[in-house]
Order: sequence, then C-alpha cells, then structure tokens
Amino acid sequence: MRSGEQQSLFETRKDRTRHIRRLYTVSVFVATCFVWAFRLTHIPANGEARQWAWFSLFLAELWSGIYWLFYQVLRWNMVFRTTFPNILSERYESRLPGVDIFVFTADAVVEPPLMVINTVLSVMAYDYPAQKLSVYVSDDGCSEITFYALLEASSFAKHWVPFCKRFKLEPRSPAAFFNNTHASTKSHDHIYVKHLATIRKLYEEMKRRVEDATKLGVPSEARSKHNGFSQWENSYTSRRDHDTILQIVLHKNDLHGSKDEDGCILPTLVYMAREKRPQYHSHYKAGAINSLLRISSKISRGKIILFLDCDMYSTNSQSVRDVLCFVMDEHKGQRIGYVQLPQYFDNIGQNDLYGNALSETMQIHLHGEDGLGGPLCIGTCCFFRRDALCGKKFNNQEENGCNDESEKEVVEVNMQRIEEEGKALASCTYEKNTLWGKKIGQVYGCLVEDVITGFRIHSQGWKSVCYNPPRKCFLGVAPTNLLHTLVQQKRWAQGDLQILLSEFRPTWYGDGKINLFLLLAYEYTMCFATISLPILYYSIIPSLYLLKGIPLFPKMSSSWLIPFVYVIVGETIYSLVQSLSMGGSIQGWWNAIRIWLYLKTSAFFFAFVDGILGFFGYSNSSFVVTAKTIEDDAAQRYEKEIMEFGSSSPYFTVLATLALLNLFCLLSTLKDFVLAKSAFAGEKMALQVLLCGVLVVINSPIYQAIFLRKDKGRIPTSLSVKSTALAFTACVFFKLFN
Ligand SMILES: O=c1ccn([C@@H]2O[C@H](COP(=O)(O)OP(=O)(O)O[C@H]3O[C@H](CO)[C@@H](O)[C@H](O)[C@H]3O)[C@@H](O)[C@H]2O)c(=O)[nH]1
Ligand SMILES: [Mn+2]
Repeated sequence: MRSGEQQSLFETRKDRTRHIRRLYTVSVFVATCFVWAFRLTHIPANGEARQWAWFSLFLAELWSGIYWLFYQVLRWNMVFRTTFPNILSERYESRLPGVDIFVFTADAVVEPPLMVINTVLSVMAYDYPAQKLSVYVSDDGCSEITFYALLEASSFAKHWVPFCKRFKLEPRSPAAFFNNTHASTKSHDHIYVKHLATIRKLYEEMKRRVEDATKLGVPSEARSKHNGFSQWENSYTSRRDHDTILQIVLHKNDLHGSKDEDGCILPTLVYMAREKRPQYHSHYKAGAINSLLRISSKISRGKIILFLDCDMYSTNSQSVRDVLCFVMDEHKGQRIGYVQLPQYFDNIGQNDLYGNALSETMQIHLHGEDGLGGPLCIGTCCFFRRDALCGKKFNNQEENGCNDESEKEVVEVNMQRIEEEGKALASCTYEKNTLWGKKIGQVYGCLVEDVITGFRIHSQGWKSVCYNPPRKCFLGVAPTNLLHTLVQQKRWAQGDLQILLSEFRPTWYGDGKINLFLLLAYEYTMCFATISLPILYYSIIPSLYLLKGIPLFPKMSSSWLIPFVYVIVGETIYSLVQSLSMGGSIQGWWNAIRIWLYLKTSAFFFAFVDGILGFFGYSNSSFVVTAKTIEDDAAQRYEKEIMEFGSSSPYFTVLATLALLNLFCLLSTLKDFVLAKSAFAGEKMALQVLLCGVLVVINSPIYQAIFLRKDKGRIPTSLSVKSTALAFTACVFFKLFN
C-alpha cells in the first residue's frame, strides 16, 4: 500500500553556522563574567555617593546577563524543515483529513470587511480537496456588513476558486493578486487573458458593492434575498449585546448553492457572531476560538484546524499539504500537536521603521525553539490537531489520529438544525462549570491566549514544529505607527508576564513534561517585561552621573575596560550581521536598535507595571484590536519613514523625557569639556560619554519631532513642554542635591 515504506514525509536540517555562533557565545559569556567581577571587586567605599548606583548597576548587569543566557539557549540549536508533499500525495491523496480554517475578525472599522473576505477567498482556493475544507468566520464585531461581504465572497468564489486552480495562480487573495501586476500579467495565453479580464471585472464590481455597503449600509435587495439579515433585525441591540448569529453560507449538502461555475463543490463556509452580553466577559479571541471549536465539531469536525487573523491571507496554496507532511508522518508525526508557520507582513517599508517585520522572532526564535522541542504558538498561521486543542493528552499507544481512516470525521448535517443548535453552543453561558477555557480549548485570562495555549498543549505531552519555506505562506498587516506598535507590544509583554506570574509559569507548570532547555528558551519570551528595568536604568543613571563627573565604568587605561568593549562591540557586530543575513538593510538594523530601546523603556515598562498591578488585582487588562488601516497623510509619512507621534500618549512622555534628559546631560558634558573644566576627567568618563552620546543619536527622531517638525505627526507642544520640564528638573535636582 505504501510506496517507499521508510521515507519520511519531512526532513530536518541543523543550522550550518552553529559551531561558530556557539564559540562566539561562549566568548561573550566569559566577558560578561568579567563585567560582573569588575562590579564586585570595585565596590566604592562606604559613604561614597555612587555606592548605591554601583550596586544597582551590578543588578542591572546581572539580570541582563542572565536574560542574555536565556536567549543563547533559545538560539543554541536552530533547525530548519523541508517537506515532501509528493510522497504525501502518493500515500494519502484519497484519504486526506478534513481541515477547518478559523478566520477571526473583531471590528468592521479597523478590520475592513473587504480585507476579511480576501483572506477567506485566499484559503478557500487552497490546493486541497474542497469537500474536506471548511472555512469559519468568527465576527466579534457582529457586523452586518461583514456578513454581507461574506455572501458576496461566496458568489465570487464560484469564479475565483476554479480560476486559481486552473491556472495555478499565486497569491490567491484577489486583492493581492490584482495588486501584483507581475503575477496578474505573467502569461499571454489567450484563454487566460480572457478569463483574467472577466474575473477582474467581477472582483471590481464586488469590491465596489462591499465598499458602498460599508459607507451606506447593506442594500435592501440583498436583505430581501437572504434571510440571514433577519437575525440582526430580531435580536440585535449592539455589538456587545446580541444573540448568537450563525449562518452556513456554503455547504456541500446544499446542492445548488455550493458549486462553482464548473460544477465542482466549494469549501464549506460559515459565519458566526457568538452571543455577547454586557455582564459576561467575552474572553476576546480565545472565547471566539472556543465557540468555533464547538460549532465546527457539529458541521465538519476537521482533524486539523488553522487559525488565521483576518488580515493574514494565504500566499502559498500548498501550505495545508506541507503541514500534513508533519502531522501524518508515520514515524514522528503522531506526537506533533501543532505546526506554526511564521507571520510575515506586506506593509513593511524598506527599512522597517518600527521593527514590525518581527524578523528575529520569525527567522530565529521559532527555529531555535523548534530545535529544542517546539515553538510557542503565536496565534495565527498555526495549524493544530483538533485533539491537542481540545485538551486531549498525547498518548504513545494510540495510532496517529490523522492517518486513522476508521474515524469518521465528516458529520451529516441538517443545516437548519445546526444553525439552531449552534446558538446554544456559542452562548455566553455554555461554558459555565465546564473545563472550557482551562483544560479544553483556548486558555482564558491571558492577553496572549495563543502562547499560553501552546504551552498547555506542550505540557500535555505534545510537540510542535515550525515550518518556514522559502515561498512565504501568509502575509498580514503590521501596525503602521509608533503608538500602535507600542500598544501591541505592551499587550504581548504583559500577556507573557501574566503567564510568568500564573500557575502556568514555565519552570513549575512544565516541570518534567517539557525539557529544561526548552523551558529556559521560553523564559526568554515570558520575561520580556522584566528586561525593561535594567534598560531603563542604563539609559538614565549613567547619564545623570555624567553630569556630576562621577565615573561608573572602568577608565580608559584599565584592562577592565576590555570585557565591556568586547561585549559592546561583539553584540553590535553580531546584531548587524544577523540583521543583514535576514535580508535587512543597514538602516533597518539601526531602526531595529531604536525600536528595541523604545519598546524596552516604554511599552515593556508599562507592561511590567500593569502586569504586577494585575497580579495583585489592581488592574484590568483589555485587548485593543490593532488597526489595519491608515489615514492618507499618515500613510505618506510612513512611506517616507518619518516617525509618527501625533498624540499625547504616556508612552511618548516617557520616550521624550528620556531623550531630552540624555540630551541635557550630553550638552552639559560637552560644555564642561569645551571650557576644559578641571573637574571633568575624560579618561575616566569615556564609556559613559559614549553611552549617553549613542542614546542621543538614536533619539534624533524625537528631537526632530519636538523642535523641527510641523506636520500632524510631530510631538504635540504640550507634551514637549511637559517632557522638557521633567527632564530639566531631574537634571537640576540631581546636580544640586544628590
Ligand atoms: O475580542 C477580540 C479581539 C481580537 N480578535 C481577533 O484577534 C486577532 C488578533 O488581533 P489583532 O488586533 O490583530 O492583534 P495582534 O497583536 O496583531 O495579534 C497577535 O497577537 C495576538 C495575541 O497574542 C494573537 O492572538 C494573534 O494571533 C497575533 O497575530 C484579529 O483577527 C482580531 O479580529 C477577536 O476575534 N476578538
Ligand atoms: Mn494582527
């Protein structure tokens, strides 16, 4: 039955540069030990003003060093995977498992319905048997427009899906396809060109209808045509107060409606807006996922489930097959609970001004975790085994559920009955006194429901893998301004801290079930917020002491300077090489350093404070959905890589105050230097001046936004005044009274 009996469906390759990287790591570690030793052997005498600063610097260096060690564990053993989908086809084509795709949207304004349906269409057109594919859209915004757009998409799919399959097109999101002139004009084949013109016209018409509906509301003829809209008329008060709305838009049992123009079946398509009541917590995306898990188990019960945020359209129609190469592999597949594919973005500028490409996470962290036992889940672009998601423990004795033919997965449905039953399944009270949200489905109560759930799956014995093929699989929308970036990263860092402070804390919860190195690697992510403290400290205290000419680092002639310089120069060159090797530019690397500093000193610090307050019950955390659209003038600045401020956020107050503080310290030092004041000893202060100087250079966009810019994205005057006052007071106070 099986051809090539022993050949695996995938292959794993180790990172080729690992030996040299490890050697380098060891050398930096030795240098770090010397830095610690310097602090401990040069403690200032009792009564000296700088004694407490010295101790705190030591603590900052100690924690940064330990944190850096977690990071080294993380990248110690990177692996890369290749799949063999042809062998998969030979062995399993006739008995591929059902795949359910969950697409999430939460707000029709920040996530335009047109974007949602483009994502939906891109996955409906996967190169996979349509009768085994089901797409579910969860709409937490409960928007009629999104529903209307989905109906439009279901009609358009009748032309779009066969068109993509016939001409083997990529990407299969119509918007992306038509935007990419290269792809959409690649062939001069007569039949293709004719088809293309027709399809383009159909798409443009659909687009116009959806956009009109977004502005003017759902047209009345659409309302009368589909009775789905009646649910809004009957039971809808507001998006936070309504019944469950469940509509099976396409289903193979519906013989007329669900076939494409060639008479082939289309994937199942379902719309759900779960019940919402003001007195019940929605649990954000995690709650939506759990509702969909139950509803899909009545409709298609696919053994594999893909989570997709509504902006993440597919750019690779083979992804499902690739993923099956892992979970259906006869030797190692049985244990794989989920396969994480990286998130990439199609709105990142050339030099990635806000570091939103997340290159390091996608190209290094995921592979590093993979080499140690499995990447964390990052919420979207992730394929799960339904069993693992639903809380089943891995059992060595059982056969691989995905290869098991005897298990009947497609359930017969009476669509109307399901639509009725579904209301109870997605109701606010369904989960009361059940294990949903704890042991079954997504875990609740955490801002990074994805990470905590992946973690739970691991602790139940499953492994995960990362698959990152040369042809990208998904492209989404990254934040396009500084504030959105900070807010998003704060949510992530706070969520990770919540895990660290919860019963899920890696080293306790995973104890014995997850290997030690993987746990240490996970600690790197979980401790994000804590690293803000040493970085904040480092960007304030040495500069302030500079004002008074008090040295905190070894002097130029001392051999203790060598380990400091080695760490600084080594890590700088390392990060530059790494950045270039991931396809970045030198400017991109510089931007990454800046955003690293901004995240650590503002977003992560706020995450730390809120995380600790939350732990003691003083702060509520809420999920702010990331905007996926941008206004025209802001878009222009984004294109020109001009940093966007424009509002009086507390994040900006912190950033501007720090920037000005360092500027004042540097200017004062330069003045002393020029006037050749005797108190100023350059030899002793070199490293401190360098640190302060680098901080000032990094912060140049802030000075421009305060002093030079006139556009709407500048730092508002009130905020400039406030920050100047704060920074100035800090300097004066320190100089006079400390
Ligand atoms: O109440 C909510 C809030 C959000 N979402 C959806 O969740 C997804 C992610 O939200 P987004 O605002 O785009 O947040 P991001 O920070 O970009 O999301 C990242 O971080 C989240 C939390 O870790 C993960 O769930 C996501 O998959 C991951 O892409 C979107 O599709 C939303 O529509 C809901 O369905 N219901
Ligand atoms: Mn997102």
